[in-house]
Amino acid sequence: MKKNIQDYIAELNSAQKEPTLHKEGPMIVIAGAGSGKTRVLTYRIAYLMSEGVDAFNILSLTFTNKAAREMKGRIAAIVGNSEAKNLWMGTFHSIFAKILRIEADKLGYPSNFTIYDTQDSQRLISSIIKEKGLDKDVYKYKQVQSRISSFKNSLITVKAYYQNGELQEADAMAKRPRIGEIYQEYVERCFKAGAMDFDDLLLRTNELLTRFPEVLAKYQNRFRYILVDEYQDTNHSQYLIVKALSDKFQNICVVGDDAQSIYAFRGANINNILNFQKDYHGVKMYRLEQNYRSTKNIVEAANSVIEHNKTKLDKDVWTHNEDGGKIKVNRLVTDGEEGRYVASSIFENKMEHQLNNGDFAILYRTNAQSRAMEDALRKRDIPYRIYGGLSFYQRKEIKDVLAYLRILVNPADEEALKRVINYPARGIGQTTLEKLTITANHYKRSIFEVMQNIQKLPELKINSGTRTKLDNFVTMIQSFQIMNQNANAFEVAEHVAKKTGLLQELKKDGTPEGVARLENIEELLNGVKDFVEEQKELDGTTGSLAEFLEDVALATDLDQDTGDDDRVALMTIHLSKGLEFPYLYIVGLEEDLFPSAMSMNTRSELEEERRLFYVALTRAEKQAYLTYTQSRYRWGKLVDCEPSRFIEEIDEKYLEYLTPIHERRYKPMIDADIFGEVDKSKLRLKKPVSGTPPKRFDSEAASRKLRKIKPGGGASNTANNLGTTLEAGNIVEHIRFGKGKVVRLEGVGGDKKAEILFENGGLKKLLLRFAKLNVIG
Ligand SMILES: Nc1ncnc2c1ncn2[C@@H]1O[C@H](COP(=O)(O)OP(=O)(O)OP(=O)(O)O)[C@@H](O)[C@H]1O
Ligand SMILES: [Mg+2]
Repeated sequence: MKKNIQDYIAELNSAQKEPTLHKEGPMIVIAGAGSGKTRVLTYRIAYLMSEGVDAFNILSLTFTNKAAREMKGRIAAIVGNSEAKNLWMGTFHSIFAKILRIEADKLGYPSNFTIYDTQDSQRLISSIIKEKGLDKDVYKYKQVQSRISSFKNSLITVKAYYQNGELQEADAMAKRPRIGEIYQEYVERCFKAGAMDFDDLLLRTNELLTRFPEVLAKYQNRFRYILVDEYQDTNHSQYLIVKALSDKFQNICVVGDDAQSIYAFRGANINNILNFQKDYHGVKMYRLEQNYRSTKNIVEAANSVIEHNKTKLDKDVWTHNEDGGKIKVNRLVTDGEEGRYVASSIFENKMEHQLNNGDFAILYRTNAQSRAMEDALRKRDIPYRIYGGLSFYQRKEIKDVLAYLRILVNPADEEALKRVINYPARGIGQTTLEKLTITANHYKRSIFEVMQNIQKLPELKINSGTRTKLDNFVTMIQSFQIMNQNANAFEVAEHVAKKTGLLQELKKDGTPEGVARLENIEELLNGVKDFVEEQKELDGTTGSLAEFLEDVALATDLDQDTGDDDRVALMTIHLSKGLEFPYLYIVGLEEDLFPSAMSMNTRSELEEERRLFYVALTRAEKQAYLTYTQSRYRWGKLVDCEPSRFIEEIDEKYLEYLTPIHERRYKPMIDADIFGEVDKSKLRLKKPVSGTPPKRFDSEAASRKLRKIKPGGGASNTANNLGTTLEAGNIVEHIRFGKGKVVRLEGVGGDKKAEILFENGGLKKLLLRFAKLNVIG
């Protein structure tokens, strides 16, 4: 028998039922991880609909589009697909891009505006820096881009920037007094190109809602119920949009966890959640305490870590779930070994508990850490999938095809045009492009318009040969546009890939990389085809190319997960928010890596790192593993590592050390002046938990020792004549593995090997010819 809404509500505990059934007026659910916030939000929407609220009147904002799709799927299962289809559900960016398309003309934008991704923005900023003759080592384009982005997220327009002495002074102090100028030029160029960057999608929405009261009224009336998941990570711009839209009916429901606010570095403002009660009138606050996701050990371990944060709301999180295994902590020598350990542990768990690859996730602080994990998983033939990093749509060949599609939809798109005007090579050189750009800027027109009117612009001084090439390009794009009026998105995309010569170019290449790129383009075309089919099923249309491009521009990496293949998930902790995995490995738990060296200057930065660790640990359902290494290559140098303070902050009773934790020395980073009052007990170094702590291995000293040894013999204990002197029982020191005892020797001459048991627990067989060993006893 089909379940109805009452059956679903009956599955909730009483604390969850209340917010789910809340009628009118502002409400907030503040609760710890895994307590059912997202579930409450989902059921609440279904409940509202079952009470007769029209799906058209509900707006729901999520952290990823994938989360939105999943939620919609669940709601559809309860209320039926035809009803659920009309819900507006998605990320802030995707929802407001939709609204901006409808209202674009009010802001002077075409409705087919392009969305610039971060790479497009950075390229444009980089050209502006160059055009202005600024020093690119001072004006680093990535830093300038993130500065401009932070202005936009705080709604500081160019005009506001110029009225703000403090900001200008800060930039002048940072030796970048011309930031304002770059900002202004960047905004003008985006506007001229009919392009909005990610931040514009929020900034322009705010502009729309403040400048046009009738537009505000229209959407206020439409969205009578507004629901926001992960509210703790909204930024100022998002906050204002939600505030404006909910102002009339005040039916605003937000859920979040201040302990999981992890995007301050991108402008998220934890105060949005802390001040919610002040911002609205008569707010009803709900709290959930029971965690359904994780074992007792995990829940309590996570609680014991977050306790160390000062800025937080008090919460009780507990669970009825079983105790589960203790959290396993392991120390490895290098990141290579760390990868091998994780891979073999996954393998063993799979065998022992009959699990799927999809039951496992590996989380890390930085993308670069994925490589060691990948290598080890590949060697073990364990399928995996990396989220984040270079996503499919960021690949060069894909961006090339998309650039052509973008131009045909919006010929003013400057970044797309620059990308492919001479790719594949058609003899349009850099000088020509520069002339076109200067003229376009002068007339405040797009480059494409200049190209269309070249015969009227003799001052351009472009020779007739080049002019023909430019004309051919314009004609080609126009022919695509004509085709686009009748054919569906797939037909157009396929035609473009062929006619532009992109496919030929890659076929000509013939290298394995070329073949892989060709396959990627094929995959992209498959994607367009799927989109066309899906659209047909949804609303009978075939979906326009413009719609497809918007989907792509706003696709986050998680969105490509179709969930139909069974793989271990690898991702940064930031990306793992809201997700859950039965078996979880958090790797690289070392001081300076996690917490990151860049986030330890103030208490608030350190607290954000701790929240990040809390997010990581609370993704685990059944079993969590924490690993750290003794040395790791960072910026090309092998550095000594110390275990992260976060391991130590977990109450010991929830941990099982697979290797004894080695002595740690915190850097003197806890500064009373910065942090205010300091809890001295937190500064105390804890004793190692079990076993004798191995002496910290000083690789510098060891290599100094080794350097003293002349090659080709000399000292009796060198690596070079070890074969003759070394015997079982000797104590040796290795530059990376530390101290160890020779267990036995085997082989003769150049093949002679020593089996050594190192203090850190590893048993290794080393070929003496190559082993950098120092005999010390
Ligand atoms: N009453 C319940 N009965 C059974 N399972 C539940 C119940 N409430 C929530 N769950 C399950 O517990 C898990 C965590 O729920 P959910 O993801 O909604 O928590 P959350 O508070 O949103 O977590 P996070 O803070 O990590 O986003 C999910 O698998 C969910 O289906
Ligand atoms: Mg959630």
